[in-house]
Amino acid sequence: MLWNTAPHNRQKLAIARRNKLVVANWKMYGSLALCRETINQLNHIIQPGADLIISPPAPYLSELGRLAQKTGIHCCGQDVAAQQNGARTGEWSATMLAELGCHHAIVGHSERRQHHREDDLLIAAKAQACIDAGITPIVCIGETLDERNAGQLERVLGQQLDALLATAGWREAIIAYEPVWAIGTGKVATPAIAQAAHQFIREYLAKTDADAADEMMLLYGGSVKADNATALFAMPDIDGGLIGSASLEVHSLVRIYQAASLTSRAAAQMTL
Ligand SMILES: O=C(CO)COP(=O)(O)O
Repeated sequence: MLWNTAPHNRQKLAIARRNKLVVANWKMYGSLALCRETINQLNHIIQPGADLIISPPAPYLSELGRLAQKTGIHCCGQDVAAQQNGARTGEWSATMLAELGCHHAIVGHSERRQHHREDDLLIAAKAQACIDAGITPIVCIGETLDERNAGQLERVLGQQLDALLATAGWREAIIAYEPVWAIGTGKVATPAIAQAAHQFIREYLAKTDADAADEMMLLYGGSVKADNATALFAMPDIDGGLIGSASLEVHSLVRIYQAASLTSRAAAQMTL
């Protein structure tokens, strides 16, 4: 059972090597009613090969974790402090998330980078704090439209990755590629554009450790919807999605999870 895993007793989610993964990032939306509805609608459709993680606002984590017990659905923090405790009003630590049964925390979301001025070094410290507490950081990286248009995509992603690569535990991370121009805009990256960025990320990591790069999960985020999820998840270096607004509509989240499940099965058949 994954709920109430002792923080220092590292027990990773049973995600097989590069299964598909859907992470629902509710941002500062949702309610206790949405926690109940989401678990009720999704708990019967979870299948091997595709995992589902819900990241509600922190006040709902405890209740969501309780509702999700034994369903195969897992909960996740939207952020975490770089320290395990301290006089830091308004923050919470990875140790605390682990105590609640969370196995993951999102770090470095572009909204944290923008509104809270989080930089690559702080984000790397948060990622390492997660790993130290036995949970997996989902580290968000991505370029702005100006950076992309100026031909800076690879420089920006490389710089963001360098900070993570400097941590002892980077191989334990999940990376979410979220182009800032696609977040909340309805302007999804085409599967080809997203795949090219994911391939760049995997090849960049492979320069340090090819085996680790091959195994790491890379998620795409930015205007993923039910009708574009299958094409994105079918790309060879896209291992799933980090879903914002569409994850607040339960029927959309169901369809996005089904897209992950379908593409995971298709990929498994191709490797047989
Ligand atoms: O920021 C995101 C997920 O973390 C993406 O948000 P949207 O899916 O609403 O574009």
